Amino acid sequence: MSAMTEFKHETVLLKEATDNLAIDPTGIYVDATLGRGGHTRRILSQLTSGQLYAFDQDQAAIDAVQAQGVPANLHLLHRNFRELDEALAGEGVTAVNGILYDLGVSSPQFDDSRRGFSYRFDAPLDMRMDQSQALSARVIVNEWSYQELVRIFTRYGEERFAKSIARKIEQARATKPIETTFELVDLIKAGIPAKARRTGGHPAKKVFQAIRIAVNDELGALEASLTQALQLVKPGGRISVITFQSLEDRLVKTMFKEQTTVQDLPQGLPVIPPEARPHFKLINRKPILPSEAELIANHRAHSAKLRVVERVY
Ligand SMILES: C[S@@+](CC[C@H](N)C(=O)[O-])C[C@H]1O[C@@H](n2cnc3c(N)ncnc32)[C@H](O)[C@@H]1O
Repeated sequence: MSAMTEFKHETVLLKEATDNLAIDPTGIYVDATLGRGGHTRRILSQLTSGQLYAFDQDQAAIDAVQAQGVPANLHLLHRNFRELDEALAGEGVTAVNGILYDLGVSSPQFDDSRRGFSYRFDAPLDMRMDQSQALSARVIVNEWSYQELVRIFTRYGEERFAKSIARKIEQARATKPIETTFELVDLIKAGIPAKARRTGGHPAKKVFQAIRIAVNDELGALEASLTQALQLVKPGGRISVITFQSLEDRLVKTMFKEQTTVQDLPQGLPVIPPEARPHFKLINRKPILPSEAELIANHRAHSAKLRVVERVY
C-alpha cells in the first residue's frame, strides 16, 4: 500500500454541509479544506458547467486527491486558505457562489505517526499541516518562553495546569532539547497532579490541541479567511463552516452574528433604513449537529458543529 492510500478520512456532515450550500450546478464553488476530497466529490457531483476550487496547505492531501484523477472543473490549489482572495484572483475568480470549510486536522494527518499530531504515537515533534513552514511544535516547545507556553496552553487548550506543565518543559529543555511526542507527553503528565490525571480524557489532549493551533495559527487563518469569504460570496451564495472545537466555533458564531444583525442604529427608529439591513442571514439559528447514526459510525464527528450563512444582497 502506498503512503498516499494508506490513510482514510471519514467525511463529517457530508450531506448537511454540502446540501446547505444550495448548489447552483453552473456556479463557482470553493472547498477551503480539501483533505481527502469527501466534500469536494459531493459538490462536484452536483455541478454541470460549474467550477470548484479546492484548497489545502498540505501537499499530501493535494497528492492523494490528484492520484484519483481530477476532472477539468476541479482546480486544486496548494495554498493556505488565509490567502483565499489572492489565490482565487490568480485563477481569475473574484466572486463565488459558495464556500465550504471543514476545519482542523484530517484523519490521515492525525493517523500518520510521522506528522507528530497525535499523543498516541511516538514521533518527532512537528504538527505542521504545511510541511514547508518553519514553525513546528519542536520550535514552540523548545524555544517559546515560559509565558508564551502558559498563554497558549491556557488560551488554546483551556488547560488548568498550564503553569506547572510549562514549568516542567522549561526545566527539561534546560538539560537537553525535547524531541518527541512521548517526551512531551511525559512532561505534561508530570505537570498534572496525579488525582487530576485520572479524570477526563487523555492528559496530553489539551496541550497537544493548544500547540497544534499555535503551530498552524488556526484561529488567525480562519478569521482572515472568513473575512475574505464574506466579501467574495455573491448574493444568494452561502458559506458553510464545520468546526471541531469551542474556540473556532465561537469565532465563526461571532463573525456570523456581526454580519447577520443590524448594528449601531439610534434607538427607537420606526423602520430599519434599507442601507442598514444586514448583508447576510443565518440559515440555522442553532448549529447543525451530526445525526445519531453518524456519531456511532464516526468518532471524529463528536465535537462537530455546522454553521451556515447566506448573502442576501
Ligand atoms: C478535516 S480535513 C478536511 C476533510 C475533507 N472535507 C474530506 O472530506 O476529506 C481539513 C483539511 O484542511 C486543511 N487545512 C486546515 N487548515 C488549512 C488552511 N489554513 N489552509 C489550507 N488548508 C487547511 C488540512 O490540511 C486538512 O487536510
